[in-house]
Amino acid sequence: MVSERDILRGKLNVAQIYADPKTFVDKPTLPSAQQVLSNFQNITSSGNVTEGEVVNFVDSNFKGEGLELEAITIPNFNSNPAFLNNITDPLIKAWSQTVHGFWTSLARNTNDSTLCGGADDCESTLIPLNHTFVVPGGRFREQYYWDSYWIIQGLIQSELFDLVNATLQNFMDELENIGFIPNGGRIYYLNRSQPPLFINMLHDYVAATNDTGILTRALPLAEKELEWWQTNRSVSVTSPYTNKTYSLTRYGVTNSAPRPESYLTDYLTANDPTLATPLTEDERAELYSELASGAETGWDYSSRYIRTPGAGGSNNTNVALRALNVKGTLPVDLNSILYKAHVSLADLYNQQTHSAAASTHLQNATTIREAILDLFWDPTKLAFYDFNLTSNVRNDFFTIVTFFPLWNGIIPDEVLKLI
Ligand SMILES: OC[C@H]1O[C@H](O[C@H]2O[C@H](CO)[C@@H](O)[C@H](O)[C@H]2O)[C@H](O)[C@@H](O)[C@@H]1O
Repeated sequence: MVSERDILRGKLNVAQIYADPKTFVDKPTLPSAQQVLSNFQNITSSGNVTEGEVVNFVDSNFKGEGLELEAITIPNFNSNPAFLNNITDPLIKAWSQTVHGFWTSLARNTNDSTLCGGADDCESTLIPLNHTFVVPGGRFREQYYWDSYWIIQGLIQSELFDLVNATLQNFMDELENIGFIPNGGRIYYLNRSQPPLFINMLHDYVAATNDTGILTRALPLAEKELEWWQTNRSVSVTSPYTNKTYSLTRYGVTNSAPRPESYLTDYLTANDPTLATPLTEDERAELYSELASGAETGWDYSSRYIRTPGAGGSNNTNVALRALNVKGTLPVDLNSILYKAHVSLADLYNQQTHSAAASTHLQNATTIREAILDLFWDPTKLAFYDFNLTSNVRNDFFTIVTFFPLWNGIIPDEVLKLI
């Protein structure tokens, strides 16, 4: 059902007041949402609205984007962590020092005093977080799931262990309160997650700090994370190569509308007036689901998920996007990440002398490893490829994902022989 809010968002996006559709959805309302809707009706009821009236309406009914988050000073920031002393090349050292300094402009706290609250209050898309976090920056004002993995690799090198802990605490709060880790810290991301790297972040943090105290809270939540992926994203597949049946994981989001933060781009992909064949309503809904699933992969968007890569050329990428097949693809990277998650979790359980739980996870890892080698590994081309559930064969699109199993410790015999 299309709500009044959807109509308002749609009309304001079509008016293109902001170049980036994310700007508008990141603005909290000034009065209550109900009041905003009624103010909108007042200016649109005559049927004729000028651009100036729309701009005035937005200015007087919405606050600035991003104001609920505040930049913070990182306590005891060490501008010369040990890793810098190991770099001998002066150019690389200067570059690394500069990159290390970026943390000071990317750390954020939720500004509690600006949050919307009770009845008749303003409304916001922000998911408030209790602990400090690091943002990707620019239009990405909030905490993101898989970006945090790469961020944590850097924070560990920079010896900013409290920030790593705080990031993990935020994810644990989300697992506890929401049931999974959403794509990012906005309510419009609540229909999807991102590459499930929480357990690997946790493992890296414990390895770097030996703070095993975190595990009392983290281990049950790590189980919850894996259960979410198993319940919501796993599929059963029988290998055309060995006839064995496995449970593997793919990205797949239930969604039938444009992504609010990319409203106009998604709408135009589905309704492109320059394309000869209009989509039916069901096809549009399915495309919106594929677009959101593509965002869940973290690779929004890559030819590896497109049935006819390159179709439409670079002049009109809508043709290729309409051929997205994310839900029909078993991704090498996702399943390699989950393999490593089981191995890492087993290691953490072993450190806590929970050997039964450790061996369950090692068993799960062994099963995923077998499936990865069966379905994704091409022994003649010596490379890993995604598996296409629609055509029931391995894809032949070579990308960097070929390295994911290797990075995560799955080395095929043919490669071992070459070493
Ligand atoms: O750096 C944050 C993320 O940025 C890209 O994706 C995000 O933007 C999309 C459009 O606004 C949104 O729909 C998606 O859900 C967001 O995650 C990037 O592709 C991601 O890899 C990255 O995590």
